[in-house]
Amino acid sequence: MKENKAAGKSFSFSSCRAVISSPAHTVLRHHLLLSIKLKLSWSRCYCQTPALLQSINHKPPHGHGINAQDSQTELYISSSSRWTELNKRYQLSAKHAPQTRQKNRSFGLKAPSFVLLLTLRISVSLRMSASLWVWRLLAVWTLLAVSSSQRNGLNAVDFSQRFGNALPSLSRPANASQIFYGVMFDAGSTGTRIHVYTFIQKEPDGLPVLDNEMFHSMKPGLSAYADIPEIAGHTVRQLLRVAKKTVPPVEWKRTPLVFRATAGLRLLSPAKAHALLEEVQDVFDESPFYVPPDSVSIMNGTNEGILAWVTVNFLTGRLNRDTQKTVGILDLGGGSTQITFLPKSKKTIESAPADYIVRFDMFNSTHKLYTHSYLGNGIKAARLSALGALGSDGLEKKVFKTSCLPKKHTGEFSFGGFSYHVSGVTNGVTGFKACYQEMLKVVKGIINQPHELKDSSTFYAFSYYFDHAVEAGLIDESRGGAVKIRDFRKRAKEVCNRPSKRSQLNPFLCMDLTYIVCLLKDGFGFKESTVLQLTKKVRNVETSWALGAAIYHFQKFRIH
Ligand SMILES: Nc1nc2c(ncn2[C@@H]2O[C@H](COP(=O)(O)OP(=O)(O)O)[C@@H](O)[C@H]2O)c(=O)[nH]1
Repeated sequence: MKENKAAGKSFSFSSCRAVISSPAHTVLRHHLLLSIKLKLSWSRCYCQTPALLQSINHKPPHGHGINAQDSQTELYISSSSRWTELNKRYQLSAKHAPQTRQKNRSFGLKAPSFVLLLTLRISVSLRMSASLWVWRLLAVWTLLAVSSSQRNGLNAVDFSQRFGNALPSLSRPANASQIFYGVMFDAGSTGTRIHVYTFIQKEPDGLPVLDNEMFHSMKPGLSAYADIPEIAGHTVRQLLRVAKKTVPPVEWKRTPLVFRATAGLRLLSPAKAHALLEEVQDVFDESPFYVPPDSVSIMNGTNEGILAWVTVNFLTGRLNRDTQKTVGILDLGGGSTQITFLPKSKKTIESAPADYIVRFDMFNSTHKLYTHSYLGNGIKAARLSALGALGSDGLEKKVFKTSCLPKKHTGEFSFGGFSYHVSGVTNGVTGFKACYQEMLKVVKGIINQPHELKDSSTFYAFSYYFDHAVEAGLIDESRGGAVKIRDFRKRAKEVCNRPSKRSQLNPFLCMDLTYIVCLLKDGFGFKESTVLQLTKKVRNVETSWALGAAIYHFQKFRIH
């Protein structure tokens, strides 16, 4: 009891949100068995894990070089070896690890847990019968959890509510389920990322529950190594360390590694792209994981758009049989941009180019999705296009001028392994209007306008839409938020016409914000009043096509 008391002093409820997310019996088991039968000191270490994991999920700052020591990975490794240490110390079986990693979620049930702990303390101090208290606590917990989850609305992650019987609930103990892992590499034009997913499958035919995601990224993208492909292998090998630390060794042989490249490699010559893919394949082949056929490839733009749509609708609990309630997605990468949504009007389907309407089979029914990926319309490729530098290898001394940069600005801009000299127009017109005309050339006649976007519709926007909204001060990085296209326009105008400290930090901010407005309004044809949900993570999981690709891999939904 002495030890419990000492531990209790430093016990923090806020750092224990993870435990709170557990279902009643798991909480009871942890609090009773761990806090009393084991040691509260173990429970303290356990409660620190979510905070560690949260910091690991935080993306590294820009500009990581290939030789830069990857601090995020190091942090992860240290938290993971802490696991190993804890496992050894308390002889916890391997099944505890995934259970505990699941705890990096915040389910928002703070009050019930507080009462639970308080009651537990009282019970322990009054030396009451444990089994009697288990039943009493269960009743208290159930009442409070119900009211709390109602208060918290979507914060409570129980996908089964939304998937009906097709999806097992997290509220059963993890050890009664089949836990499996999937490793997805996203080789984008501006960076390479690894996503290590932990899933729980309880019913053979149901969709799995996503239990946890480990994420890490490295910059620049692999296309920067087009002439030194060995470095691509080195990058992937580095990132694989995250998978080795996350997936228990006993699971390696059946955990698939999948690598998908997007615009960066699509824009390279086939020979250069092939050399990079071969390096990656070699690293995969020498790894201890399962390497399925076709595990390393360039993904087509259609799948990129649809799988991002799957991710967002899965994470927001909308991927159920009533697909009419799904939301559309807008993804803005460095090299390409994607739009995907479920059309509600026949006119949209009839007036769209034939290859923009794609059939998607899920739950034994076929849905028609509008989707397209515009290669060369990512934000960095659009800069090059507007500057007239697309296709130039950047080695020349040529200076590319634009009215979107401050008049006296001279500098360099790098993309895809090339550097370009850029400057403002010293004697010409600068500012929002002039810049808008330049950016218009990048979208006019290129972007198709789906008929129904003129009416209001819900779209989630991420990647550079999110990053630039943060940079422009339109949203908070940790919370994201809803922004009208009009707000983007107003801020673009301010940044372009009244250069401030913000534009000194990023001289391209005027150009990028103007491009976003231009793409949304004159490109896709959205009204200025359209509200976009800007998001980077949903329930602590990255919003990108990668989760959709993992689900697709396991479920074999059909895209045709
Ligand atoms: N947070 C987060 N951002 C991502 C992820 N994947 C891509 N991005 C963002 O997407 C943008 C560039 O995407 P990228 O894949 O390089 O471009 P693409 O090759 O043209 O699709 C950057 O803003 C990235 O930070 C992800 O998994 N998580």
